[in-house]
Amino acid sequence: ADTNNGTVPTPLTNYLDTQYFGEISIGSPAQMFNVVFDTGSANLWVPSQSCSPFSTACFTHNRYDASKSRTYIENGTGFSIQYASGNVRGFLSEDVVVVGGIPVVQVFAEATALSAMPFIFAKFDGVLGMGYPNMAIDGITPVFDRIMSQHVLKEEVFSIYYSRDPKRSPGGELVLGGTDPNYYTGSFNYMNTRQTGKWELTMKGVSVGREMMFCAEGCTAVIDTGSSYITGPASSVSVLMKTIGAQLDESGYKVNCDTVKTLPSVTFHLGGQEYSLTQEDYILWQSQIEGEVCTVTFRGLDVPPPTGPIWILGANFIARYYTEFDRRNNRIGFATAV
Ligand SMILES: CC(C)(C)OC(=O)N[C@@H]1CNC[C@H](C(=O)N(Cc2cccc(Cl)c2Cl)C2CC2)C1
Repeated sequence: ADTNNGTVPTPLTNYLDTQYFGEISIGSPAQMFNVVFDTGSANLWVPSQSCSPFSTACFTHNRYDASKSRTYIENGTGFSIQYASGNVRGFLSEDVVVVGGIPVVQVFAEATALSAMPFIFAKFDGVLGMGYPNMAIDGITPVFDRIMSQHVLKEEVFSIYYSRDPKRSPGGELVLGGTDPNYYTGSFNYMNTRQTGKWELTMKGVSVGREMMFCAEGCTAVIDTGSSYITGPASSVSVLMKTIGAQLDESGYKVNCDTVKTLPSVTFHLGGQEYSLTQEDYILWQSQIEGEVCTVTFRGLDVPPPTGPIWILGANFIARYYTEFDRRNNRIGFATAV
């Protein structure tokens, strides 16, 4: 597809407001994969045809078959990612990857072992990291950097829209090279990234209702399109949960659904602006067999210094605030999503 005026939209699927993924192809003829466009990482990996049949998570997803691609280039270097929630192991290969109609020759990882947790819950096949090159494992040039060096984009930016309503189509949209005015209103507020090389900002505080409760001395906020929720230091999140009367059970914090409408807003103070999430934005309301279950989409996560302590603003934040990631100016822009 020709890049209309240098911007390229890719529709995303919204799975239960917790996983947003879009389609790419690898190889010739094209082998299709659903990937999360993840600003919290910088590598591309997909399950491999040669993954062990015992790896259930691999088996239940689309797998790349090098022997079926005439543009495959062998590499074979080892690859492994240790996530907080699981791990991926495999080897590197090279082939033509097409994102939003733009082809790049890309080094990526074929996953031969995917930990059952959490990947058996993944509706997507793999991950396409949209982070900076210095985050890339094995020093591989990331996909977006390869696209930028083709000079086909109007601007060296990409933007993400995540829908809040699973019934709404598309479930989201990635735009390479610009933004999509159909999905935001008003103007963008921009902030420079805290340090070049990571999609993270300096946050000035987190308030609950009208009370500044956390990060008053300043802290780091990572804008992570690959995380479902918002995470903060475990101690802060547990105080926040106590404040809103949430109980922690094995699958996260829950509140009584009929208290939802009384819950306070949670506000993130970024770059002189206040980004509030109402209970609509941070409560996942599910009708289950045992009745209505209301999950609070915050999680405690302690990231050790020097990286931490950090707050990670994930999908539920991005669904409210349309986000532009600007590689040219090393800044992030937010506008109110519609
Ligand atoms: C240090 C380094 C390894 C680079 O850190 C990262 O890569 N950090 C990644 C940062 N972004 C979120 C990534 C993540 O948690 N998942 C798992 C996941 C997320 C939501 C829902 C599901 Cl089902 C799953 Cl499996 C990948 C899918 C993106 C980890």
